[in-house]
Amino acid sequence: MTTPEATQGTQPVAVVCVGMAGSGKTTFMQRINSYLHTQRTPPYVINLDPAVRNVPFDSNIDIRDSVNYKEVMKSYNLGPNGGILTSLNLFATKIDQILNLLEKRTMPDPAKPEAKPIQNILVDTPGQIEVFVWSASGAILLDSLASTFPTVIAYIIDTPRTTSTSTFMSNMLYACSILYKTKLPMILVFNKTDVQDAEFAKEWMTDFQAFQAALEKEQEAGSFGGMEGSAGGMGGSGYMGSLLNSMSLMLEEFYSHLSVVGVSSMTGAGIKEFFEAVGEKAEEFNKEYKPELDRKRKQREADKIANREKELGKLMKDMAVSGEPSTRKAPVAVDNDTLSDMEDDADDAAEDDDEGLTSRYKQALDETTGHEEGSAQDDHSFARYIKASQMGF
Ligand SMILES: Nc1nc2c(ncn2[C@@H]2O[C@H](COP(=O)(O)OP(=O)(O)OP(=O)(O)O)[C@@H](O)[C@H]2O)c(=O)[nH]1
Ligand SMILES: [Mg+2]
Repeated sequence: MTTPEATQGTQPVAVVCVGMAGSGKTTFMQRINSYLHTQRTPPYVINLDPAVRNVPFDSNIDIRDSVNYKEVMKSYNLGPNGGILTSLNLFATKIDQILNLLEKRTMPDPAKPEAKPIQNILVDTPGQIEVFVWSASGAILLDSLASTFPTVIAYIIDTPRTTSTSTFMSNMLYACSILYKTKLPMILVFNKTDVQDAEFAKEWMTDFQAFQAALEKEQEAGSFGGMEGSAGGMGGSGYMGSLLNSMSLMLEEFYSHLSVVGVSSMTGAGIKEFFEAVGEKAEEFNKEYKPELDRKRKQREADKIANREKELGKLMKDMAVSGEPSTRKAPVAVDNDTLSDMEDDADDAAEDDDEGLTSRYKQALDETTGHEEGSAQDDHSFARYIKASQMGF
């Protein structure tokens, strides 16, 4: 088996902890942070939960240092979730600075050859999972991280609360939707194994019969609606059981792409296995996800250029700049010098004007759409938007 250092080499891996409220993300972060310290590979730690009171670990970047969540709620007249979302939006405006910092910290420092560069970046997220996973700023933060480092999602699950087939299935579907949304490699972390062993979950994920048996048992105990259809060869009139059966078949494909580990953030059990999984997923990221991310980024860039050309064409057509001189000149504000130049040599000037105007529009469109690559461009325009809306805050 490999160690975190051996598998990750010099390229740092970003581990983003997401999970339902109270699943143990922060405690897990504390545990993996202290584990890495004992391995003498201290991580770079980022807290993105603006509403947390006490962070039980030293964080290098804390959203609470730059955004005051309570003030945001007051100033914008928001509820708790809106407050978290807005705080995250405001924080996303600083993503460039954060990436710069991260890049600096993860590069070997020639002035200090004895200092090891950072090998792991750990990110804690707000308890309201949807605020992070489904928001524009969450996507920007994740995209930016993933465009710079191999990035792995650690989906933390409250194991003792996932022992019934229905809560288990809900949790799996949620994890599946996050995988679909983030398109990043994912590790399912069954936490709190000191209270409830995670073997049942591993079995349900690998053995369809075992899940069916559990369903049947719950049905018999009266904790579930009846079973219908032939899925389990059982009778009954309810549709829930048959729905769960079909979903578990559908999820088989999803399960095959996941790493699963059982951990206890309390006792530290399973943390070594977690980092082995991180190593595997980081390799997978570089092999499978990165080329896809690069391809998409290039495609976006190409689309943007094509779109710009199209818009430019439309604009020129609308303004009829390449049509008759009389209709062409009307909507364009020109000064007297330009006018007299045009009078000197009408034909030449018409051509020059067309070109000059085209290049001016091109430039204007460039300025509005930006020159930056891929999602970085979105970050900048988003940052400008946030900054503008932040004025006076
Ligand atoms: N027994 C046990 N309790 C745990 C474990 N991990 C976390 N807890 C407890 O679960 C509760 C929630 O833990 P947090 O780490 O605050 O969970 P969180 O996901 O960060 O919560 P939010 O940020 O509010 O969503 C706390 O009372 C922890 O002590 C574990 O491995 N075993
Ligand atoms: Mg937390």
